[in-house]
Amino acid sequence: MTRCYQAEDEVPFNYSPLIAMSQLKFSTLIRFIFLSFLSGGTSFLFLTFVNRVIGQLMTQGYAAITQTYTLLFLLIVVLFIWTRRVLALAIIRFSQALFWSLRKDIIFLVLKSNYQQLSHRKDLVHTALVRDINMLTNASLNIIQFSTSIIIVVACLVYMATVSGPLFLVSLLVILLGTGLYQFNARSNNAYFKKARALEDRFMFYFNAILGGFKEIYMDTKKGQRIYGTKIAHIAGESVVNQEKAFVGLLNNQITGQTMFYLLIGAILLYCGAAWNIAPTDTVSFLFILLYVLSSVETIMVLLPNLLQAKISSDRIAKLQADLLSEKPLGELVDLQQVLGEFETIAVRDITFQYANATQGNFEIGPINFTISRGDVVFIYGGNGSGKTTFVSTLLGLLLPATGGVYYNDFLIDEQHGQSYSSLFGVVFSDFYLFDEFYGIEQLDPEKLAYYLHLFEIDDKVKVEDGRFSTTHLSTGQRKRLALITALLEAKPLLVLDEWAADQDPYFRKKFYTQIVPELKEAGFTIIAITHDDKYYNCADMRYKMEDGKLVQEVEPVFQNL
Ligand SMILES: Nc1ncnc2c1ncn2[C@@H]1O[C@H](COP(=O)(O)OP(=O)(O)OP(=O)(O)O)[C@@H](O)[C@H]1O
Repeated sequence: MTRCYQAEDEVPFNYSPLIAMSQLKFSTLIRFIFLSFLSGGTSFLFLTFVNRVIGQLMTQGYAAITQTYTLLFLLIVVLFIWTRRVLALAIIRFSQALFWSLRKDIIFLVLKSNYQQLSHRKDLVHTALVRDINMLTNASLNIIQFSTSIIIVVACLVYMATVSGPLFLVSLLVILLGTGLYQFNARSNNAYFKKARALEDRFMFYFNAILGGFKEIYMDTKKGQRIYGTKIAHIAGESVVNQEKAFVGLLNNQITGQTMFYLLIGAILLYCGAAWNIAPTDTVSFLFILLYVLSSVETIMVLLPNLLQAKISSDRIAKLQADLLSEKPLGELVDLQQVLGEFETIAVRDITFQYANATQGNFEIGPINFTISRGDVVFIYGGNGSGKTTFVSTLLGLLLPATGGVYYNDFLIDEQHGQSYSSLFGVVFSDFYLFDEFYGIEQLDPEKLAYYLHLFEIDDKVKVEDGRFSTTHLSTGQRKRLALITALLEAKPLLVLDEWAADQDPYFRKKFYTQIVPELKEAGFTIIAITHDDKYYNCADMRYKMEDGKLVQEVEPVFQNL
């Protein structure tokens, strides 16, 4: 039924995101430049071929078309098919590599960032994973088409210069004017696209609230309607207006560009040729290439909005990456008990902590002094909002104190050892997450597991199959029992429980305080428990009361009938 669980196919967690990204960029860049030239060159070859044949037809008639032209034509078609295939394959591989590389980057950085860094960036991470990466990947599919079009435009311009100098100069003037206008207008469009991205963040925030609070919304549909009516609908309205402005701006740009082109074509066809005495064959050749340029410019115009949005997404991802990296990196994980000796004491000295959140009244705790020794059972109690969880979070290393320090066996824990220190604790938070597998355990002890499942009276409900719980669809109290069993199997020297017994029935609550806690103490666990169960306060070796951010040791023994 149960078996030793080993992570057999585990990939080492040493993926270095920024190096991987730069390698990806560099190796593909050279290849893409080459492919873009090849692809643009093939299209240009086709254009000059057709132009040459038209020229011959106009001067010599159909007799000019020889077998060499047919062979040349077939060669160009084969070259076209080959370059397109190579190009398509390269794009697909690149975009998929980019997509997964970015996803892995972000997950890696999330796993590497500290709690405080991540806790207020969850929505940003979500939007980056759901929207920005897709935006960037889709744009990467277009990038070669985009660069190929640019190469065609440049090659055509050179060709046009050889056909007719004056016509080329006029065209160049119009193209430069059009590009200038486009750049000028693009700035305001860019601002609209940036705003669209910020609106998307807000949308994601409320969307997550709807999913997270769906039960509450189901119970009272007015809640959902209000979120819809006062938040989602407003964001949608603002977004529609904003996107409309952005896309109308782009459309205006496109229409202006196309109109300028049409005016140029009309001027060349109806006026310039005759006025400047240009041979009709040259005018036709010139216009033919110009029309080709127009189609490439249109491709560029169509792709540009996607690329602009992708640029914003790319900036967002880069900022998120930088934000998650910027704060002090977590040190290497080491076994602190090997480095600083077996756990004897943990002491916090003069620590203070303040939430940097003006809207919440800047709640602060401290200065707090607290010591726990091996084998102690410590209870912390106090009113709601008095700061118990905040204090325990600083003790665990989740929140970094503003002043003071945490000492392990009298060694001050510095940032380098922060994560190694945190991993000394097995924790069941009040808002715990129950993983369906034992991710923190390399070798699962089946006997211990069976024993704990029985001790916590849950062996008739849950089995462990292939290293995972047969189900996690249980009551809250039962799920908490499994979370505690997981923490116990991790065999950390310290156990921290935040209102663990709050969801247990009276019978099991009594069993927990009077049988399980002493047994765990006997087994060598050091326990810190936040509790409101005053009936069982005397089950602790020491009690502390938290009051308005100040921790006071309770010296009077508590006598209660159990
Ligand atoms: N993420 C946060 N950002 C800003 N302020 C916070 C945050 N979490 C908690 N607080 C503030 O800290 C105070 C203490 O919260 P804490 O969770 O430590 O209380 P507690 O004693 O554990 O309460 P309870 O018994 O209800 O669990 C709260 O009143 C709240 O104002």
